[in-house]
Amino acid sequence: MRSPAPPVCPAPSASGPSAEGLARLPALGPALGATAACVRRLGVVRATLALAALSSLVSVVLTWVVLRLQGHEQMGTAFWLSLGVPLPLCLGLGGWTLHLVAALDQAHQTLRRLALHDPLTGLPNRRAFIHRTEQALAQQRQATLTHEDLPLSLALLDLDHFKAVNDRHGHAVGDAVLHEVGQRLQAQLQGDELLARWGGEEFALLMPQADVRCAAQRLDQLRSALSQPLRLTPAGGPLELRLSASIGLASTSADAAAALDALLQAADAAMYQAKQAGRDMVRVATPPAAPGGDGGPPQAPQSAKL
Ligand SMILES: Nc1nc2c(ncn2[C@@H]2O[C@H](COP(=O)(O)OP(=O)(O)OP(=O)(O)O)[C@@H](O)[C@H]2O)c(=O)[nH]1
Repeated sequence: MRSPAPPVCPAPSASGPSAEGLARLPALGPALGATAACVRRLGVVRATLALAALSSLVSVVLTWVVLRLQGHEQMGTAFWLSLGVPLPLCLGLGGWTLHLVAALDQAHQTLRRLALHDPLTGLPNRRAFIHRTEQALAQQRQATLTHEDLPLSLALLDLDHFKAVNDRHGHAVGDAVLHEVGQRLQAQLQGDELLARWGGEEFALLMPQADVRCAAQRLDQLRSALSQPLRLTPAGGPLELRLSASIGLASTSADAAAALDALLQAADAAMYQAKQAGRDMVRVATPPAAPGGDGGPPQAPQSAKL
């Protein structure tokens, strides 16, 4: 008997809520809001400064012309005052304002980076992941209106026996391993996919536009990348580690769009089942068959090993 043909998964496009998504984040609290508004005014500040400098220049030239017309060969105090006072004042104030706005802009960027990234791995953090996933789900709901099929998958990856790494080699090595794992998984990403550190030794992966079969294929690729020996050179001497992860996958389609909480719960429960079933595997949260034959939002209790 012939086995079914493998699914043909299109390469994920970068058209969805990708890196731009982070740039479109709303202000995180009043402080960020104030600085963001200030940065938005940067264009107005620049234009005002340019106008002020131009008008100062025009006034200097006009004064010079008037004095020449009045037959003053020597430029008097009035001219030098008109040249000497407004122009440096305007440029000084303008430079100071620009400096202030640039400092606020930098503070805003730093706050944003801290608010949205995990300091250990440099990956987006849980907050950034949730925001992007909400965007992707909103896009999916939008697609439903135009009867487009826009699947979406997300997975939770939990490293296996990570406590043993810490216990055997120390917390610093554990930190280095988490950083390396983040880099390794990140290097595997395609298109719109987003990897985040979910917390502890757990990572989250968003695969917009991937149905369950394509997402499972991608996860197998990630799992095999993770299984390659990981070489570190800590102070105690070179180290080679082999790692694996238990992965829970939850998918939703446009006609059965699920809420983010439901998806996360389903992925988490499927990941827990992967742990219980022996680790180093992907478990899929399968949607229960609805009475009408339609799939509903994913639920974890029934899961399938890939
Ligand atoms: N080095 C380091 N360790 C961390 C960090 N966050 C969590 N951990 C450790 O990750 C380990 C997780 O342990 P467990 O929850 O028992 O999980 P596990 O040992 O991976 O076992 P299973 O998940 O059941 O396979 C604990 O030892 C935590 O201290 C971190 O940022 N750095």
